[in-house]
Amino acid sequence: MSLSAHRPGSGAIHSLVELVRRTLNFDPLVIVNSGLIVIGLITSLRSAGNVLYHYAEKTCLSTVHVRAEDPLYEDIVRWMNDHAFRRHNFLSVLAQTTNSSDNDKALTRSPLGQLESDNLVSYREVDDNSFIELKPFHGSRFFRFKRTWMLFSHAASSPDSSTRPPQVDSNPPLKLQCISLSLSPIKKFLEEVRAYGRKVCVSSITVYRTRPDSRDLVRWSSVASRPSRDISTVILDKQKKQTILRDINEYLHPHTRQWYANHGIPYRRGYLFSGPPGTGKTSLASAIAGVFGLDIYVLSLLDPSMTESHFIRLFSEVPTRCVVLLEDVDAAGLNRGEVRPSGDGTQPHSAKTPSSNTAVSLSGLLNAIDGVASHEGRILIMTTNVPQNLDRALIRPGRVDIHIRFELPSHEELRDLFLSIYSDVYQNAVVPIGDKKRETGRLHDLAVRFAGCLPERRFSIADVQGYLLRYKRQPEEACGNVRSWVEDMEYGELSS
Ligand SMILES: Nc1ncnc2c1ncn2[C@@H]1O[C@H](COP(=O)(O)OP(=O)(O)OP(=O)(O)O)[C@@H](O)[C@H]1O
Repeated sequence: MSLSAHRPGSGAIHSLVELVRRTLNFDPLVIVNSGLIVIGLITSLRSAGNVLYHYAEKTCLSTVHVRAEDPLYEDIVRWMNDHAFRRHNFLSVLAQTTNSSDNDKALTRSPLGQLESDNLVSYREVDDNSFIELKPFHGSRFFRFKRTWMLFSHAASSPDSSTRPPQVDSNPPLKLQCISLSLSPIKKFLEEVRAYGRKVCVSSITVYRTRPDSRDLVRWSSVASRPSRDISTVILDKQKKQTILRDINEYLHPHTRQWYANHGIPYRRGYLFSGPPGTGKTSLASAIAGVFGLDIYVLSLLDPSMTESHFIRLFSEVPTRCVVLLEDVDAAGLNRGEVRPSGDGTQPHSAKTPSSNTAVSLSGLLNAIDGVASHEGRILIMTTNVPQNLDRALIRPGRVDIHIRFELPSHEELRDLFLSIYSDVYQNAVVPIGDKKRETGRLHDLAVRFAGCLPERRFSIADVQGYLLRYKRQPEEACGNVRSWVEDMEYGELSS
């Protein structure tokens, strides 16, 4: 019995090889063998390259990693797109639809902008005008910065990135490398990148919110970079506005930081904005961020994915200078009833009660605000609709230094709102200067009449703004119909 194995199909291969040899007059095995040698060579060169790269990385390559949630990340991507990637021709890129505000400006200049609001317009064509950006997204690129060659690497987040597109929602970290025994070339590069980012975004603020990443870890993520809100558009008693602006201005001054250090006081400042919904608490926080050129980090205790340890970590991750907006602190269930004084009576503890809809306890919140991990230099703004429900420990000086009470608007504030909404109605009209003055005077009279038709301290600014938005360009109609709106609102309240 023969022991030689006879593999099925080997006879067919043999006959095929014979056929090719006879008809084409050359041996196909030579090509197959050469191909195998080339593949082997490439594989060994690649693994030799990898070994060399890892060796160089340990000995003479300086490397910096930047996490996706760090503000530097956006700055680097922006800089790379505007400088290093401009001259390259990439074949694999990320396509991104950008709805820039410039586009909207262009729209108002176009014939569409002239149309009366009664005409119906299909926006399919208009949307097509939003421009498409093609951005290099992942991969490694060499670029030159001040005579130093650097390597920018941006891995795709999915493991088999060759077959699946990169997951844009969970950006992996960036890596910057250069041949140097010190980190200073990359440091200089990062400084340049940050300065560039500041120059480009001088009149806009970036809003960061929390978002769970692919591993369910809650992280900061920039949700919008938008033009900052002009503080003059926030309607609030002049004195209150001045008080908070002056206080923050003084706090941010470098001398003040030194003063705090000299006196051994933690360099922190907290503000509480309280008042009914829709009275401008969030609007003022975002306008303050704009005035002082700070980014804004918004935290909500009601975020279902927020745990106490996430909350404390997120607090410690904000940059030194920024506005941290902690919204609706009352809704966290952190009221007096839930607080148990500790043994020494100094540090209160709160238990999570069944009514509490957050995983963050009062002691966790206090810990985040002024624990060792909490950054000095940031501005904390807490907002609440029911300040009387807040625990004393949360609002004691050092945690809340200034309390701004927002109220439902007075006649004067309603008049200011009307003027602010219609300020540009006559400005764009082509009329002689004398007529313009007359129109402005008329607008002022209308504003006074409008405010007089509304009861004081009855509706929120958000309510009244909602009504005025029905008449964006018709101040007369807004004024004429306001009484019936008030009746509807009051009747609605009575019947509900
Ligand atoms: N004082 C105000 N000045 C200018 N606009 C205001 C003011 N109050 C409210 N608005 C407008 O009403 C809307 C809601 O305002 P905002 O979110 O600032 O209110 P809020 O007090 O933070 O409300 P909430 O307590 O519900 O969070 C926004 O569109 C804002 O422009």
